[in-house]
Amino acid sequence: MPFPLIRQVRAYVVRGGGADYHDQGEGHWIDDHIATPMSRYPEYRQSRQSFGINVLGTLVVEIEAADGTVGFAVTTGGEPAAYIVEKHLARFLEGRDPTEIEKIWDQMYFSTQYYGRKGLVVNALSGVDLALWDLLGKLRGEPVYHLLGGKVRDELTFYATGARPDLAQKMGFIGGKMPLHHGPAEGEEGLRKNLEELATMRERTGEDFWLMFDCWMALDLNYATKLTHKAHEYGLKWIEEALSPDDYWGYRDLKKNAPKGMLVTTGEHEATRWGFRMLLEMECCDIIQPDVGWCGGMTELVKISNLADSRGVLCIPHGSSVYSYHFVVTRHNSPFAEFLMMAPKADEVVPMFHPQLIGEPVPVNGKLKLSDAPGFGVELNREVGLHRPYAR
Ligand SMILES: C[C@H](O)[C@H](O)[C@@H](O)[C@@H](O)C(=O)O
Ligand SMILES: [Mg+2]
Repeated sequence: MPFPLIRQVRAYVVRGGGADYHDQGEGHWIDDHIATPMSRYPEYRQSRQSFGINVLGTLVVEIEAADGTVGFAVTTGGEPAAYIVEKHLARFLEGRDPTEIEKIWDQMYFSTQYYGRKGLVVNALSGVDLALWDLLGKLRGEPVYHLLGGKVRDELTFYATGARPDLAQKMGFIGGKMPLHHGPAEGEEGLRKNLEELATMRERTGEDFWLMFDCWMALDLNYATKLTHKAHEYGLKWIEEALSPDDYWGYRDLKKNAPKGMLVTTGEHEATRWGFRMLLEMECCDIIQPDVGWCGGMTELVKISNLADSRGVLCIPHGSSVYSYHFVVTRHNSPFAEFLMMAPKADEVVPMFHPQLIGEPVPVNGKLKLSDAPGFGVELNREVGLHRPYAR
């Protein structure tokens, strides 16, 4: 039986948490002196919001079929992404068959290639692609993980990202990824403070709990190499996104020079099969971490993950709530998932994209069994103040 054609694509913007999870209030761990490439400017060192990490806001994409069924997704992108969706991408979906996911992706990507390829444009494209997968799941009455080939394990296992790995351990997570607080501009004193924080958490969590540093692109090769060797003493499991996403050569050398047994990871700000091919063929990392809301959507994440699988590299998507969970549960080379602790003190489990997703599942004791609800299994909270700036 043919599926109803796509009637309309709508793009909304929302402020305050949600998919733009850096858009938080005062006193949140996620905006407390975290090292970034901007940390070399003292005025931008304390707060990432001071240099605009939350400037975009959340993009909500809705795709409505002729029979009234609506698929939706959320990602980071805000008003400029809404413009791209309504003014450029919508033309490749409206009036089309929702099963033409590959052709629609190809037309969205190559029609924007002259100004896109990565970043905001591919965030917008990813949001449309995820909404299309949600619509298709709802039309078929199946969860997205069925459309991806089905579960390879009964439940998901999570590590937690946040300022309190010691509390994450008590909540049942398999590991804790800590934000790095001091970059090269703070010299040896900053390096010492970084290591002191790691030593404290190692002391509190014992020998076997995974501890990782997330460096959010803040370091240079020399500092990152030194940090890996000094952190090795405390059993650091991986060093994440130490360098600029464009410094493939630096990652190649960091991976070569890091202590044996320590993993080098990156990819959350990389996009498309071509970007990840570069990371893989230059042997930049041991784990790739694409964000499904930023790398090209589910259609592209499948291609990216297969490249990694062919080289024995794990694909552990950057935390993106249900959008990554439905993927991870279907892939052997994604044996665990990331959960971002969005409670301001990282002391309790709260939904990642709150308040935008109704029914958003969260790990219990570090584990999660996905329901078989259609699509991504969540509904849009229409009370969050949806604004459609480019309504047609
Ligand atoms: C904790 C990190 O600084 C980022 O805020 C986080 O979003 C990302 O890098 C992650 O891997 O979760
Ligand atoms: Mg990261």
